[in-house]
Amino acid sequence: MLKANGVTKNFNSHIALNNVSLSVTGGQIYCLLGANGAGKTTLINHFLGFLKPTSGEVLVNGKNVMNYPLETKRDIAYIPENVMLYGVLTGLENLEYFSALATGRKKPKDLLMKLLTDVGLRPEDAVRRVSTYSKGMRQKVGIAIAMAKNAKALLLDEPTSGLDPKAANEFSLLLKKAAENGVAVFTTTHDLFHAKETGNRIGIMRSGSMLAEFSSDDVSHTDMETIYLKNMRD
Ligand SMILES: Nc1ncnc2c1ncn2[C@@H]1O[C@H](COP(=O)(O)OP(=O)(O)OP(=O)(O)O)[C@@H](O)[C@H]1O
Repeated sequence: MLKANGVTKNFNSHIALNNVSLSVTGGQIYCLLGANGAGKTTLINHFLGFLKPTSGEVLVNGKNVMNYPLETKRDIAYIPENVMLYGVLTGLENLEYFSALATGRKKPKDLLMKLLTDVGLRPEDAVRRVSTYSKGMRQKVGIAIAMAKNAKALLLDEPTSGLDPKAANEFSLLLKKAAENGVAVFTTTHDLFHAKETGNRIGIMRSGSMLAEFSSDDVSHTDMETIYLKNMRD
């Protein structure tokens, strides 16, 4: 569903991505780990079509993002660290607005309310102004927007940073639920524990290069920490 084939991205003389390849199939959760400046957001921006690779190609559902910008955008949903919503609108109104924007069609309110409760928002919270929401609640609305759009792939940039452990755990469960429904999930994180708990596939990136890739079932938490620290060492 999501594929990067030998992607290199140079910003003038700076190599932000160096021949990066990875793939995420429907039903899989891929967690990309890496220190600040590793190139994680740059890679996401390629999937979103915001950046053109210097070389290599980025595919969404088999289509090159550069050649099929509209079709590929239709298949994906992006959830940044801070989900941007209208604070003066309720969660339900935000979902109504953004899902109509994404699909060109207004969905019935009861269906939208069900989507919000499915992602764990209480009905009484769904009709409150978003300006009163916690970060975790805003992210739940972000996931509901992705579900309303019927996105085949979810891209998330450090979604659990700043969430308390309970909210982070709830969020992981939501990602797992999306994957169970066949969605390809690609998320960046600094949190080794979250990556091991949530992902099926884990990648470690440093200075634009993919240093290690493995299945989370093949490693313990301690192994993960060892592999990560070994790859982060100078
Ligand atoms: N538009 C740009 N112009 C020049 N350099 C850039 C640009 N975007 C990113 N970079 C550089 O590319 C490198 C990778 O940045 P990126 O934001 O992808 O890292 P990251 O892994 O997401 O880091 P963080 O964990 O801090 O979010 C950094 O050195 C950054 O300064």
